[in-house]
Amino acid sequence: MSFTTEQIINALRTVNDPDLKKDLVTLNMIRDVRIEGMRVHFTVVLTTPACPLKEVIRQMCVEAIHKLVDKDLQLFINMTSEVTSVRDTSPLLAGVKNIIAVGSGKGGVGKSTVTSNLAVALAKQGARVGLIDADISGPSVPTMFNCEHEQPAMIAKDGKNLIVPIEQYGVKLISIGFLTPADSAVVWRGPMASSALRQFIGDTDWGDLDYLLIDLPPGTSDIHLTLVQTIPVTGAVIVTTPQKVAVADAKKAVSMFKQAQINVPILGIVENMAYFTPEELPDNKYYIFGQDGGKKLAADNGVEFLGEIPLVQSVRESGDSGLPVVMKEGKTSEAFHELAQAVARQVAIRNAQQEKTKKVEITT
Ligand SMILES: Nc1ncnc2c1ncn2[C@@H]1O[C@H](COP(=O)(O)OP(=O)(O)OP(=O)(O)O)[C@@H](O)[C@H]1O
Repeated sequence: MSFTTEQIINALRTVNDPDLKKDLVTLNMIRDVRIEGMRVHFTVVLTTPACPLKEVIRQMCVEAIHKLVDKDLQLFINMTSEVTSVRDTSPLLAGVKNIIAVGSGKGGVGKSTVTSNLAVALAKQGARVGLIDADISGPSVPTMFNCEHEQPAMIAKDGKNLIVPIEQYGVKLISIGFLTPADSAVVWRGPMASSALRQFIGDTDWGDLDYLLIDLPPGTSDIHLTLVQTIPVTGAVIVTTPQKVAVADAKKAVSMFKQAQINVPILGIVENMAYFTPEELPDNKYYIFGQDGGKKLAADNGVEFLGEIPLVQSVRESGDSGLPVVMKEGKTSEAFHELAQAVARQVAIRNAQQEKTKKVEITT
């Protein structure tokens, strides 16, 4: 008995990606189908680097083919991944698939800590990742990545001088901290800070990236406006603690991204310092900032809750020593890895289901 690739593809048309709610063939996730007698080879291209649904999807493919084609076929399924993108074809950041803004309402809620660990976790999961420290007046990325004394090189490309990002822990980084002395008290006027951000976006040699994360200053500022006017942002992640005042400010950040003129999709809310847990008693949880504030904010605004990160001494120590906690083993590291999977998943869902974001046009 002989089989055709058509039969295999038709069977796979009945398998829906559980997140993206469309079938694998329509989503262009099935490639290179090859049949040799009773042996069938094909590749499934998943849309996130460490897809938690990998095994579920593989099993669904096996079941569909065995049920609809022949139960005795031997299947050789190569599971790989390719991050999706709905960017326009603008020459700015042409090789960058997704731009993710990380914001918070209130300062000090751990936005830079979360962004740094998220970037490293995504890179460790196999993605190509960049990080712009857009907190121009309070850059913390150089410290958190232990590269305070690095100075980026310049490179000439297509007649333009570009800044070469510093690479650390698999992440390409740029920060104003690399360009000004660490202890200099530079007071950045709004327009100067905005022009620094434009340089980080337009005059830096980012190359090809799956995710470029932007660590924004807290609140809403010129920088936020500059970002959305310079480049279409794939989506925003909002960091908050469960505390009432932090949640109230995070709500404003959500509203800012959601407002009609800006219209950046919210990928979800992260609750940092969700509870305190002593390192030696990891099962003890103390809700010192209140409980579930971030979860409730997500539910009230109809957006995804991406996960909770505990308040742990080692997170602070790792940040200060420049080795993000996600570089180590343990429960907190796992929490950041789960967060990275959740963010990648929301990017894939957003790309499959929503229109591309438009750059905000300046109106006077
Ligand atoms: N989950 C956590 N557990 C322990 N300490 C944390 C945690 N998250 C952040 N911190 C610590 O809290 C402090 C503030 O964190 P961070 O600088 O990341 O906040 P931020 O919101 O980016 O601040 P800013 O408003 O200045 O931009 C840092 O000392 C950091 O190490």
